[in-house]
Amino acid sequence: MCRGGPSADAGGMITSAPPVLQAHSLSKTYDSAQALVDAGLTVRPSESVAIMGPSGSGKTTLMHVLSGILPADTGEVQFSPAAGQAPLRMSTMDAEQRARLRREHIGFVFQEGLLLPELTALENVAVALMVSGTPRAAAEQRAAGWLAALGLAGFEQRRPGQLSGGQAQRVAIARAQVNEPAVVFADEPTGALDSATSESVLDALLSSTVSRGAPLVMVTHDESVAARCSRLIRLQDGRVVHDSAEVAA
Ligand SMILES: Nc1ncnc2c1ncn2[C@@H]1O[C@H](COP(=O)(O)OP(=O)(O)OP(=O)(O)O)[C@@H](O)[C@H]1O
Repeated sequence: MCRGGPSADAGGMITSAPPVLQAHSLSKTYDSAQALVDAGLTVRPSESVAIMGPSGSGKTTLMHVLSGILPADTGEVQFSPAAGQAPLRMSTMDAEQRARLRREHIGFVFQEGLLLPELTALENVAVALMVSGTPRAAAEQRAAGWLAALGLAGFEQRRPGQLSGGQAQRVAIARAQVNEPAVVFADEPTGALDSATSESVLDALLSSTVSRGAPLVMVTHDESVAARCSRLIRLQDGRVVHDSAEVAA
């Protein structure tokens, strides 16, 4: 189901809460490739936004610019880590400030979980808190809570090589959520999984993000994955050519 307009909160209530992300006039050129052209997007709490488009249309670049991995050439991304706080303008931040912002307020899930192979599932999740200064014992306690919430109680001491693809991706989701980031970005999070596993991993990703009020912004090539999101954005040649929220407004 694609719902447009104001986002629905965890209880399905319609809200017009202030945006978490507000981006406008974004452009990005690599050498001669124009990856983004005057792109913009506003993302509100509890939305799940699917970004689709042909290969090379700029999906990954848009996600990287929205999350501060890459600076835009022009335009602005305003990010509100907490309700009521003045938005931060990414164009005013240097690479180190953007990296800190990502560490503290943004979660990522990639197609391949990118877990550290020598660490246990518990350590892989806890490390996301420890890099921001949380002591190990407290970090591991919270990590264990997130693993249990994602159906992985009993798997804490396994290393990634001892987990199935779906279990490893749940660990990656727990790692992305453990510091309760203001927004979660996912790049083809189920792209490497079979369809049944993909469905349950997607359930876990959607419920663990949207139920705590954070938006999920997800790049996908899969229409059935996009159909589970509350909103669909389509890119073509670096431009946003369709936004289901605008169509519905
Ligand atoms: N690091 C880079 N250096 C040069 N060109 C790049 C770089 N990254 C992306 N591009 C180019 O920018 C354009 C957009 O790429 P991007 O990866 O954002 O598209 P995409 O929609 O995510 O593609 P795909 O679905 O294939 O992953 C493409 O023309 C691509 O070749």
